[in-house]
Amino acid sequence: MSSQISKTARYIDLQVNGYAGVDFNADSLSTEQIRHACDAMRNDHVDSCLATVITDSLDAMITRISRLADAAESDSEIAGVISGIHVEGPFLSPVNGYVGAHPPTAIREANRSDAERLVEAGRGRVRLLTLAPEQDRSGALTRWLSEQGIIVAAGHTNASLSELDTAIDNGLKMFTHLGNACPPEIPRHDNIIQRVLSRAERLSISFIADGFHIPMLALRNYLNCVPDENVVIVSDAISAAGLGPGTYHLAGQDVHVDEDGAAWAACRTHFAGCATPVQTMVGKLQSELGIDDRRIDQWTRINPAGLLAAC
Ligand SMILES: CC(=O)N[C@@H]1[C@@H](O)[C@H](O)[C@@H](COP(=O)(O)O)O[C@@H]1O
Repeated sequence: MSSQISKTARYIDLQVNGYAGVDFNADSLSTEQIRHACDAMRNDHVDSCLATVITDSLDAMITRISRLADAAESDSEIAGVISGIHVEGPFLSPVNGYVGAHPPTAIREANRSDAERLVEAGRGRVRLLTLAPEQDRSGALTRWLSEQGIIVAAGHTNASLSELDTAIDNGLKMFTHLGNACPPEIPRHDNIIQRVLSRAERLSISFIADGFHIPMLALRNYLNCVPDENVVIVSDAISAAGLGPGTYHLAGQDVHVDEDGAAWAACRTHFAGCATPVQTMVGKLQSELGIDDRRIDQWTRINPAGLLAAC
């Protein structure tokens, strides 16, 4: 197992909420700050990413999406790293545990007019949207978004198998950070993790491989259930990424990064993003799970690139 590729490898990260002290979901965010986050990502081998806007009031989400689009339009260095925007919400499950770190009061049932406003704010840069299929039971919004060339992912969801299948039939391509955003105590057999794994041939599935969101032994089992061509590693990085323990911010929430590097919401019942850069995740996949360079490259670059290219 060579660690050489880690020094030269380049990554594509489909879920980045912030980086190096910069929160992409902050109320005030300058182009210089966004450029600083992009420089730091490039130094950490991330060639391109989808800047991620999480659930908030629709107006706040629109302002944040539009600001990221402005920054990418006006600055080619930013556009070189932020190749698009991932909108995570607001059409998620409001149920405790599934909603994760997203504010339940801002959750909405999927609807075309809100989605159009979010997509328009990005001026062609919204490339991925995560929703809960049970909020889009007919699959109509999933179909419309897919027709716009937007990758639709399920996430923060307790979709039934038939809701998942309806979504897949309407263009669902991906599942966002499997193993997280579900309650710690779920039915042992019929649960969202098992349902999604049963569809692993038909969906790309992202995992946060920091060792906190999913213990490495469970991650190994999940990875064994998903074809290599459908595994995607995401960081779900927040402003704390690459920095040490301390208190950081995510969309107005305080996030506490502990001595080990896990990023906790203030209530300590769930994580609120991740402080671990992709290259550190790669080190863990290599040293703790023995994953070889070819598979790492497929999961961190080839597969995310393929998803972006196909839509
Ligand atoms: C940017 C952000 O806030 N991300 C968090 C993620 O870190 C957490 O894993 C999930 C649910 O939390 P849980 O899996 O820790 O219960 O909610 C959010 O998506």
